[in-house]
Amino acid sequence: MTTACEYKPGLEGIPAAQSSVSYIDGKKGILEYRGIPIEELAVKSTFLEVAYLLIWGKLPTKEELAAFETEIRYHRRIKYRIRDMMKCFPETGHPMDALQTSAAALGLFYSRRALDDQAYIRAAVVRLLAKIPTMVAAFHMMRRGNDPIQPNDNLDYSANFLYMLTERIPDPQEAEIFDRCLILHAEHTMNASTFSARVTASTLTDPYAVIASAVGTLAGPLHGGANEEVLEMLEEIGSVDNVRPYVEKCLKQNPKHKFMGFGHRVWKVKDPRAIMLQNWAEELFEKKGRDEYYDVAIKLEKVLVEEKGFGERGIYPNVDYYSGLVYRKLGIPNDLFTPIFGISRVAGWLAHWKEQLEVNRIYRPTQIYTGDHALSYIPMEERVVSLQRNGKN
Ligand SMILES: CC(=O)SCCNC(=O)CCNC(=O)[C@H](O)C(C)(C)COP(=O)(O)OP(=O)(O)OC[C@H]1O[C@@H](n2cnc3c(N)ncnc32)[C@H](O)[C@@H]1OP(=O)(O)O
Ligand SMILES: O=C([O-])CC(=O)C(=O)O
Repeated sequence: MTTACEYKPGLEGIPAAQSSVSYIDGKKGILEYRGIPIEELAVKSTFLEVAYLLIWGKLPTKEELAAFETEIRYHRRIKYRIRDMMKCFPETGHPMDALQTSAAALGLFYSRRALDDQAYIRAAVVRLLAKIPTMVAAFHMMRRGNDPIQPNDNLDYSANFLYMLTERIPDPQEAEIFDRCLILHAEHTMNASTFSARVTASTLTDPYAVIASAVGTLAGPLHGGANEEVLEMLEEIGSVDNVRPYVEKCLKQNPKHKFMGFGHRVWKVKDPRAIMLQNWAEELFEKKGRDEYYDVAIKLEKVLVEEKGFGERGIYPNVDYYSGLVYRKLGIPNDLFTPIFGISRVAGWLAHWKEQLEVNRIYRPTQIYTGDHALSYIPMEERVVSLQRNGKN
């Protein structure tokens, strides 16, 4: 049955699920995972502990966490056939496309769709969290003509990922800051990729398809892909002196120009994650030297928020604005920023996958039809462009 209802572009303000995974108050600057403020988790927890919290809904005991970490360590390696498949990917392809393809390919090896079997669910969670970082690093090495670096069993989750990417054991500060970045990106209520994951999950397909759908959604520049575009924008601006001329040029060409890394459907104050990322960038700069684009980013924020009135309109830096500046200091190339976001958000997607299965009903919204009715079929020889729509004149 169809009923008259108001159409909200982008489903703004429409609840798409009941969820206890995370909570945001976009005016007060609050983000909580399972009720715990993100600021606390970022400094007291680890990414794998947070993944456990999100997916199983409670903080693990010491033994539970140790068992989870061991399982993940054990499953980090990827099958030779997946590596061989990835070797055939074009080296110029974007790592997000490589990630989406390889995440989907895991389903070729592990899919059973035993969605009522808790052991299957746990195995899928472990495999996805364990193998996705390995696949991101492997593609990066292979596109440069090198063999992938095997996971190092002596290293924790984040240190191991940085090692597989750079062939260098990171110092503890680097590994810790990277791990905190993963915590910040792990979950964010009903964002586009999580919605995509839940829609896909609701068909009762396998978890690898769920994650592949979500990766594809995250890749777009309006979502996770913005972190890479921010760096491109800062590089294009080039210097602090060019910030104002750049802003003026963009707004003259298009008064509604979208500056990457600014604005958010939910945050109407500066995203608390952007504040933390900015602090951690500064922490890294103290030891490793300042990034030339950091000052450009600060000036751009000031010009847009204070001088161009973005602040009054609730348009502030989002999570994607400062993350790339942290990753650059860790020696990570721009086009891996979004795959790294994906490595982290897998935790949130899996939590929503599990939650969706617990209360599942297939997603099948409606639409407001705006087309024609009962048109006659026009034979090919009678068609001209102007006749195609109504078939009458
Ligand atoms: C992990 C993440 O996904 S975080 C978001 C990452 N994406 C980006 O950084 C891309 C840039 N930002 C954007 O495109 C948007 O702010 C989005 C996609 C994040 C949110 O989009 P929506 O909630 O649909 O907001 P919408 O695009 O309608 O913007 C509302 C108003 O703010 C303005 N606005 C929003 N973002 C920006 C921006 N980055 N630069 C300039 N103006 C902006 C819009 O022009 C619009 O103005 P109007 O009311 O005068 O028409
Ligand atoms: O919530 C959103 O719309 C975007 C998102 O995933 C985030 O900010 O982390």
